[in-house]
Amino acid sequence: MTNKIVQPKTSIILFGATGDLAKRKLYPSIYSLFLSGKLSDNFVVIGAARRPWSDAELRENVKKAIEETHLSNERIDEFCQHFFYLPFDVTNTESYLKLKHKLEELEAKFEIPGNRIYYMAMAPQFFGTIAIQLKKEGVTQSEGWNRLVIEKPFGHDLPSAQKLNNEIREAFSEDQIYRIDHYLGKEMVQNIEVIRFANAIFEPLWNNRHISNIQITSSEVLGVEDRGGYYETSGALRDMVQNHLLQMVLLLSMDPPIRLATNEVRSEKIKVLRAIRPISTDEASDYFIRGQYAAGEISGSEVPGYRQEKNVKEDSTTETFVAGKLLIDNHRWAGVPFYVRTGKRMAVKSTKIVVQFKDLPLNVYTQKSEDMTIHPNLLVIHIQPDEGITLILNGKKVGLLGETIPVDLEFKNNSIDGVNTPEAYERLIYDCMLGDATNFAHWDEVNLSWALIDPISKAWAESNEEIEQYVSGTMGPKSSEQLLSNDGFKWWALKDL
Ligand SMILES: NC(=O)C1=CN([C@@H]2O[C@H](COP(=O)(O)OP(=O)(O)OC[C@H]3O[C@@H](n4cnc5c(N)ncnc54)[C@H](OP(=O)(O)O)[C@@H]3O)[C@@H](O)[C@H]2O)C=CC1
Ligand SMILES: O=C1O[C@H](COP(=O)(O)O)[C@@H](O)[C@H](O)[C@H]1O
Repeated sequence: MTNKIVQPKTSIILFGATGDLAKRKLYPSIYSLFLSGKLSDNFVVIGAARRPWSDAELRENVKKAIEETHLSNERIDEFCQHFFYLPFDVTNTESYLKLKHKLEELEAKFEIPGNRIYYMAMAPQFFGTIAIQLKKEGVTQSEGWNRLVIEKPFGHDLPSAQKLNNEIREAFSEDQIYRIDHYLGKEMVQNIEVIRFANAIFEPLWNNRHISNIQITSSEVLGVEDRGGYYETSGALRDMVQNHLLQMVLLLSMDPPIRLATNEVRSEKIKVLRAIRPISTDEASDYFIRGQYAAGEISGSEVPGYRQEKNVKEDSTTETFVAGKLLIDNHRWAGVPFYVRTGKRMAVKSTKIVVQFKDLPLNVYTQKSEDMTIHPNLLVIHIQPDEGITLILNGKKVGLLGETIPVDLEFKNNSIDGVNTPEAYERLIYDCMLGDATNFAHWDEVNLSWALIDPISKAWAESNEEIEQYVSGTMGPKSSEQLLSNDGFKWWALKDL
């Protein structure tokens, strides 16, 4: 049986077409969709930004972006013929009227029935203005569907997220809004649900009777690069934990949805999010610790500390590393800590989930000899850069002594080394074209996640304590180890898994 690929006829209006995200992620992803046959001839991309580019200049830049990320440039000229540029100032009414006419003209030419994606690849302070103006100037009054894709960050804290949400909801309904969390587009993040809900061996064990703790690590080798200005207002907690890491916690902990429909999955995620134990400002340090990278060595080269980076204050207290413990107060998870950790300038670029199972109540092998240790069973989900699953069991060590040894059952996806993110965007853009919002964050998720995170940010903002430094190229500050050892656990070394 062959599945016919659906090719939605769509206009994509890309606000921020001259920017970094468009260049590094969006153009390569749209090109991949084109090459894989998911775009028909009936699509256009209108790039909007202030720079006075022409269509030819936009196309040159699109080409360049693709050449930097793709191995081939097959049919590139044909692809670029679908790109048009509109000099645009988001605060200027005239710009929206021009956009409306441009859309009508191009949709007639490319036979697109008014289906429009407005992609906000711009600084977040513009999101609300653009949404409101699109409606006010009648751009959203097309015959087809209109969808708004919102990049992160969705607010800076709960009040700012609520304000932004109110603004965009003036112009778009919740089911027209697609809040991007690119981790939800990653192959192995999407695989979490399959591993859990399509395997008879895991679901019966997926609870506090059999699991002792779950560890989620997303470590990066890169520093803040050119994003010091943004990062100073964000830090690792807002940049990674509030969204990507929490989303992974939800996928690992939610109950099985009654069916794989957007609202059913979202409702299970929201239910479990509501069960996460709130952490007050006073108790924040019992659950979350932070650190900041100091100078060090990575791959044999010296790298500067965070405070020496461009656009970073020399006495900055912004955290570049976070480790935390979340407890879920429901029947399934009571007593099982979910540990999360993320940071920049760490030893490896790696995102992994480790599900650690409980020890057997009685083990005849450890009984036999005091020297004998039994390794706990671990299920490792490799999100990136390698993609796959490892189940670590105990087997018999070859020989006469009847000793045990950890053995791995391993499955590896064939992934393209290190080029995970464009694929994530590719999936999410296509989902949006299809009207499937399952892998986007609903407002209730964003709302509850900020409510959880805000008291921790507040505790850190009010703290007079010096932020703990960690040497670049390590796995973070000492307090991160302490967080787990206090509970009798340790972070599993990523390189050994
Ligand atoms: N870059 C990344 O890796 C990631 C980015 N994001 C998010 O994506 C969004 C965009 O980020 P990024 O591409 O890095 O930002 P950039 O600063 O590189 O790009 C900003 C874009 O906005 C345009 N712009 C600025 N002001 C105006 C204006 N008044 N009217 C019209 N256009 C304007 C700029 O073009 P011009 O100067 O020509 O007007 C440019 O195209 C942000 O929300 C960011 O948080 C999210 C994840 C990763
Ligand atoms: O959203 C973000 O994610 C990246 C890490 O993404 P990954 O796909 O490479 O794991 C992070 O570098 C950035 O600071 C953050 O804004």
